[in-house]
Amino acid sequence: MSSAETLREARDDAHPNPAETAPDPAAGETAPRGIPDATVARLPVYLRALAQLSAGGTVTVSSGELAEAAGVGPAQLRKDLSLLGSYGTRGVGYDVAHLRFEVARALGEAEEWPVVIVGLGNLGTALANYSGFRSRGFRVVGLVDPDPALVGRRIHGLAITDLRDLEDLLARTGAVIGVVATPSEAAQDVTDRLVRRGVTSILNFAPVPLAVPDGVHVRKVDLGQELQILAYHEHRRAEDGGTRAGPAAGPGTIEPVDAGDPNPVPVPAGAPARALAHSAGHTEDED
Ligand SMILES: NC(=O)c1ccc[n+]([C@@H]2O[C@H](COP(=O)([O-])OP(=O)(O)OC[C@H]3O[C@@H](n4cnc5c(N)ncnc54)[C@H](O)[C@@H]3O)[C@@H](O)[C@H]2O)c1
Repeated sequence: MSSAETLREARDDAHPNPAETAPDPAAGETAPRGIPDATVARLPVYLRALAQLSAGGTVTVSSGELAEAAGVGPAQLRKDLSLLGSYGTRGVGYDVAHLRFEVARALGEAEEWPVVIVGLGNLGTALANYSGFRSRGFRVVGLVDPDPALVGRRIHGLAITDLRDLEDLLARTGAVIGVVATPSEAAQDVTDRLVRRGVTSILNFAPVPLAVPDGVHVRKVDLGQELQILAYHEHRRAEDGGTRAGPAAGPGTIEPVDAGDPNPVPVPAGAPARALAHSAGHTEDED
């Protein structure tokens, strides 16, 4: 049977009401996750179409375009994808890399979120060596750095890729989460490149704010900020107990946190002046 016939048959088996999004037992056999078999039969076709779009550099796709590429009706496609929990964004469409991962996961081909780490210095290497990601459903599929001394080196069997090949790596792996562990001056450029190729979630360690389009999530990690918070509690404890727990000389002038930082560290009232002054000049060296 040709794939067009398979699709037509699958379409005939599907729910009569395209607006309906909940799995319908009356539609016949259902896969273990509650997706009707007729939909499951179409998923490989969607996956193939998405892989082609991704290889061609398409980042977002409308339901109409994807439906055409897959040879199904747009309403059918929307209904199928809604069963996976993917609804797309009005006026934007579907994120190709993310949807590709969702469809692959529904088919049991991808059980973990693919993550790429950019910047394999002290921090990136430590993250790449961390074995705890996998047990939480993340798989590091790419390590990227421009340093020729690092390119080709392996961490847990995964070779470090040259930054020049970032786009190829993203197309090949379908990574949707990017970890930015580059020097701050490189972070925005790296982020732009990640986002252009379908990465929709960024974990940013570089001490700079990142500009990203709507729909892309950025989480900033700042270990210095965490230490400041601990220092604040130490200070409070010392005040309550009447003894100083740390080296700070007591409350003083509180310096504003880095004026250029649009995600400023909340300054706890009464925090030790020294700790805060340190944070105000937050630089890479201090990390
Ligand atoms: N948020 C935190 O808590 C925290 C903690 C430690 C470090 N940091 C920050 O993380 C970043 C990395 O720190 P580190 O100690 O690993 O630095 P590092 O100098 O050891 O490593 C930086 C790596 O980035 C690579 N690099 C340079 N330009 C690049 C580019 N354009 N694209 C990709 N990679 C590039 C370098 O080759 C190097 O391997 C820095 O921005 C640092 O300030 C943040």
